[in-house]
Amino acid sequence: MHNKESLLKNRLKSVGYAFKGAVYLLKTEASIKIQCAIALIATLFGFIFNISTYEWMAQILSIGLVMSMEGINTSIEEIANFIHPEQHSKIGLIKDIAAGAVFIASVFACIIGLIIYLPKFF
Ligand SMILES: Nc1ncnc2c1ncn2[C@@H]1O[C@H](COP(=O)(O)OP(=O)(O)OP(=O)(O)O)[C@@H](O)[C@H]1O
Repeated sequence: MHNKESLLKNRLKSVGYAFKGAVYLLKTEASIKIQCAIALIATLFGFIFNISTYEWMAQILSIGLVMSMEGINTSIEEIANFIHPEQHSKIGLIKDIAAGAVFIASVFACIIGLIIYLPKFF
C-alpha cells in the first residue's frame, strides 16, 4: 500500500516537472507562441466550419505533434548550448537537424489543414 502511494506521489511529481517544462517553453520560446496562435486560429476555424470528429482528431494530432516537436527541438538546442557553447560545425548541424524535424511536422500539419479546409472554401 505504502509502495503504491509513493509510486502515485512520484508520478504526480513527474507530471509537475513536465508541466513546469511546458510552461517554461510557452513563456520563453517565440516559435511556440506563434504555434499557439496558429492552433487557436485553427480551433476557431474548426468551430466556424463545423468540422467532423475525424477532422478534429487530425487537427488536434497535428497541433500536438508540431508543438511537442518544438519542445524536443528546444531541448536539443539547450543541450547543444550547454555541452558546447562555442561555435562548432557539428553543433550547427545538430541544431539544423532538430529544426528540420519541426519543419517536417509543420509541413505535414499544413497539408492536413489544406485537406480539411480547402474543400470548405471551393
Ligand atoms: N554553436 C554553434 N556552432 C555552429 N553553428 C551554430 C551554433 N549555434 C547555432 N548555430 C547555427 O545557427 C543557426 C541558428 O541557431 P540558433 O540557436 O539561433 O537557432 P534558432 O533556430 O534561431 O533558435 P530559436 O528557435 O531559439 O530561435 C543554427 O541552426 C545553426 O545552423
